[in-house]
Amino acid sequence: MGLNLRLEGIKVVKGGRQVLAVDELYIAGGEVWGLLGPNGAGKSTLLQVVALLERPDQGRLYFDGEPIIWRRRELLRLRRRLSLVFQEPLLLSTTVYQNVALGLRFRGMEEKEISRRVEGWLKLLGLSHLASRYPWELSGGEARKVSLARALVLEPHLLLLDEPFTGLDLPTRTLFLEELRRIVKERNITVLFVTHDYTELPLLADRVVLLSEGRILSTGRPEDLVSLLPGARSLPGPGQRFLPFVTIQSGG
Ligand SMILES: Nc1ncnc2c1ncn2[C@@H]1O[C@H](COP(=O)(O)OP(=O)(O)OP(=O)(O)O)[C@@H](O)[C@H]1O
Repeated sequence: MGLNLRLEGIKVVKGGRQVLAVDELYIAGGEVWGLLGPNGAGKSTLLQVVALLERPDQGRLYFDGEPIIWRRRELLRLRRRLSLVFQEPLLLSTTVYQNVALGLRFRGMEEKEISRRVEGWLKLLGLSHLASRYPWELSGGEARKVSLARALVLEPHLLLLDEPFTGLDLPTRTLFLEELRRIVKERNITVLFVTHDYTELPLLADRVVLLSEGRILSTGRPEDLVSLLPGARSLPGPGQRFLPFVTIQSGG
């Protein structure tokens, strides 16, 4: 079941400066949200808060309506409901199979169940033929898929992705996004993914949140956000980047 998320009055200060100030954000279970904004907007910080890796200086975060209590034991329990995928695949120097199995081993799962799950996910992501390869024998796109398999094998209720598609060529990225959308929708997984690239949004996201200087400028459907781009009548074409935020009006 997709986890629903609520942020209320979340503030994060770093180096004496407020880098995140989210008054309110609600993400319903099973929805896919894109988090868009320029460098330094606070996207990764927001993701780290939601991943329970960074405690905000102020405000409340709720999982399925329950306020998060920032105690170690509680956090460990709740982190089992989510998976985080970083921009760099960060694979260990072992086979693809072992990389994907690792999280399940940590959870003390039986070997038989581990192999059932790992093989199932490798197959679903078209990675079965790479099971005995090492990370240095993979292309960038394959390594990213392995990283995604490692997150999905844990069967999270919330999937958090920090620019996992950057650097992939356009056809690979398009296929990857479409495949990912099918998988998360079939399993009703809530997703929040960070991107710089506007063209990724219509392929994956139900909703988008625009962040700038730590604040939410707007939220809406990918197609509705086009109206915030002066002069733009349609989504930018493949490879085109989002316009600078200074030209966007807030609200909407
Ligand atoms: N440890 C730190 N100390 C001080 N400031 C920090 C620290 N970490 C991040 N920041 C600042 O916090 C702000 C938000 O950073 P964050 O990484 O969340 O942005 P981002 O939107 O993910 O950026 P990018 O797209 O470049 O990855 C930035 O201005 C950054 O310089």
